[in-house]
Amino acid sequence: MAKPHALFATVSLAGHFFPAVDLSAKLAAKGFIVTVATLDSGGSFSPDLFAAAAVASAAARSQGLDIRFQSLKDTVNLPAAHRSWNHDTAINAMLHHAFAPMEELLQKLLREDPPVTVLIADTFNTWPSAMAKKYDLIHVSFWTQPALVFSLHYHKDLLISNGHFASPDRNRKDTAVRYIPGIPEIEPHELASIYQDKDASSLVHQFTFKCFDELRGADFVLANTVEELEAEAISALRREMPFYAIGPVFPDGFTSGISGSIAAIQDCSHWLDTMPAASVLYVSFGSAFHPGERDFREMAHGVLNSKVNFLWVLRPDTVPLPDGFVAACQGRGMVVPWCDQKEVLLHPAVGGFLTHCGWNSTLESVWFGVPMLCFPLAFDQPPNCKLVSKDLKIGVRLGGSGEVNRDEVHDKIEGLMGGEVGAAVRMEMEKVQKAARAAVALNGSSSRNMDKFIDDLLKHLSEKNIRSTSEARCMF
Ligand SMILES: O=c1ccn([C@@H]2O[C@H](COP(=O)(O)OP(=O)(O)O[C@H]3O[C@H](CO)[C@@H](O)[C@H](O)[C@H]3O)[C@@H](O)[C@H]2O)c(=O)[nH]1
Repeated sequence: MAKPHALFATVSLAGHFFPAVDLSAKLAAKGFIVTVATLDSGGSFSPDLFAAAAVASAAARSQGLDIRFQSLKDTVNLPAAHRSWNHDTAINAMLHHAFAPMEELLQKLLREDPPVTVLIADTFNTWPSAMAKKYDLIHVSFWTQPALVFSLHYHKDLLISNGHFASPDRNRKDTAVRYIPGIPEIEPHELASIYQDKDASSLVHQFTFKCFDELRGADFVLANTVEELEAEAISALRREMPFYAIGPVFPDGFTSGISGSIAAIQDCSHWLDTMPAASVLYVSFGSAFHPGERDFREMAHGVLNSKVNFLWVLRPDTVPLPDGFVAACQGRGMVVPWCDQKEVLLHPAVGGFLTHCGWNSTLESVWFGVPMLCFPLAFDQPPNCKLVSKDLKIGVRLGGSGEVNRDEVHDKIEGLMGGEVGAAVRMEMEKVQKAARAAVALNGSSSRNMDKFIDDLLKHLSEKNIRSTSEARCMF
């Protein structure tokens, strides 16, 4: 059989693009040709992902891996500084304008030798099942968040029928959700943010529901999560569909290459080298969201009032830090527009991570054993925070009781970086870190799931091949 060729349709956000590239590297190492493509829908600060990806592609080729990158035309053309303020524009592009350019690329790839036979698509795409059916491709859906969040979306009808979402009066906020298979209990304020809205008809609702309609047509689901971190949720999903937990997908180090090639990057290693061990709080809210102005100000004052050193990623598209902040942090703080996050988390000077709980940041924190101070902003971040702070106990939630204030920020930073709370969190973090590293080692759960997925996919491909050859024979 010729090398299998997969078209991997991702999303132009660092939090989706990076894991897609890492997974592509793993598939290429198993003998696949992978063409990674995305529509630049303009929702993220890092618009130069593809320029950076070209660097990774060259590195891949030098290692004998066949990964090709295709940037599809930018339908929104937003300047970088406005991107994370325009989520609706980005979602609208993905909802209504993605099929045609992706189909055009697919038609081209179908004429190549070997042609594309597998369509891997980030679950947050609204067209893959229809496209796979039209061109007789195997459809693999790639999920970049925890199984917990997948289950919430998959069982949205249960949230509706139990009055926790889209209720005619108001959503139930008084009782915990206890009926989602594999999820013992989750409070209403810990649901994905779209299920906390009263209005279920916004663009983001339409988009998410359409994505999950498409998901139901997938042949396989690959998830960037770890069985040992969410065993019950994953086994409940496995009863419903071929669901493979294969995370974290990054250990090969491909995304470090990409993140390190982004134009706005700033090297922090020299500064970190001058700091004592575990003394630095790393502050970053990912690539697509930022806290509101008031919360940002309170966090900045809380950080300044604490005694810790800090490294703060202030993307150019976010609200500014308070006046005088940069001057006040001389000697103990550094503010950068973007950094190579994995390199930072790996550095022994870093002892805590103030994060929005984006799933990649969470997995990276686990991988490098850095305790988290959680300030979830939107989408999957509230349930991710629940998983981190309540279930796994590897982080502490900030602002859980409503608005965040500087005293809470100060107290929780000091507790996490130096106090008893921090000691308890570090103990749990060590166990979770070990489990995540073991999962991707030889014979670990994620390695076995990846091998099983490849076997199942190749079997599927060869059965399809035999079927189409015999159908072709019958026609003559
Ligand atoms: O200065 C920086 C800041 C971030 N990163 C990297 O960028 C990625 C950010 O990903 P993530 O932490 O998941 O945050 P978002 O970019 O916000 O990701 C989006 O996608 C994720 C996966 O679906 C979701 O969990 C988030 O809620 C959603 O906002 C990570 O790999 C970071 O290492 C850098 O390399 N340098």
